[in-house]
Amino acid sequence: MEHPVTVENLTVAYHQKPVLREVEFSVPKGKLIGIVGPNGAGKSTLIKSILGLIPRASGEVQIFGKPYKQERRRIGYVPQRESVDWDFPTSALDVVLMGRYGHIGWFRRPSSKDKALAMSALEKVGMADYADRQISQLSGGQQQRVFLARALAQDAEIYFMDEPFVGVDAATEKAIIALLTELKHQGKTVLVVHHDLQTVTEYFDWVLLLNIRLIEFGPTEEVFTAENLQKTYGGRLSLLQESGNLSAFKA
Ligand SMILES: Nc1ncnc2c1ncn2[C@@H]1O[C@H](COP(=O)(O)OP(=O)(O)OP(=O)(O)O)[C@@H](O)[C@H]1O
Repeated sequence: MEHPVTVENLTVAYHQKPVLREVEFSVPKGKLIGIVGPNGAGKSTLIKSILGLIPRASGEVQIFGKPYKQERRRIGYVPQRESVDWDFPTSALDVVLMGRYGHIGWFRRPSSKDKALAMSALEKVGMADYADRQISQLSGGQQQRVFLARALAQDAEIYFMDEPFVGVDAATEKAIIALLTELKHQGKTVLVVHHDLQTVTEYFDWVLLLNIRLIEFGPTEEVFTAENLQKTYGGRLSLLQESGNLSAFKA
């Protein structure tokens, strides 16, 4: 089987303190995968280290069996909303066009085809009317949609999304999950950092449970069990149960 992402023995440390330890997994193609674990489990760190945005203490990452640098164009990334400088003076359309630079090169002007692709991506996320608006003047949920449009315009084969549902309303969340499902049906592989345990079984085919170490990785119906959640969240699980975040979960 073809593996879009393979991670071997990955350890990442900040100031000598490991925040990911000996993580190993191999992602199957064409799945929608949830990355789940408590705050500070290393979920964002996992994505950033796969993308080479932060250094690894040890480990190997392969994209379709090759080093990341050779295959980076095949990857789309939607970062956490808080990590982006929204004051940067640029329009929504320009942000989406940045997704095309892997195809057109940084120093060439985007063609009318690139612009049409960018506009159609904005249309898909319901943001075509805001194409000329400065991104600083969009709401949080609208900004999130523009970033999603950028990833769509990139036409990647693997997508990493860091909490795409934070700060969006219920209708937008459903629209985003419908888009991600469409990408999956096109044979693309989508990995999503996700916090709402109630929707995990509904949204994701596979789940990666993480708490510094990889707890489990596999099909949701096999992996998303009470026992594995206990291993992942430890004492915090009872808090989640009390808050109702696990009410939909069948043990
Ligand atoms: N730039 C940094 N410098 C030092 N420590 C960091 C840095 N970024 C993250 N950390 C630490 O690394 C650990 C993992 O952080 P990370 O953001 O990957 O967790 P997460 O699972 O994505 O958390 P959350 O669910 O809260 O977003 C945390 O303990 C965090 O405090």
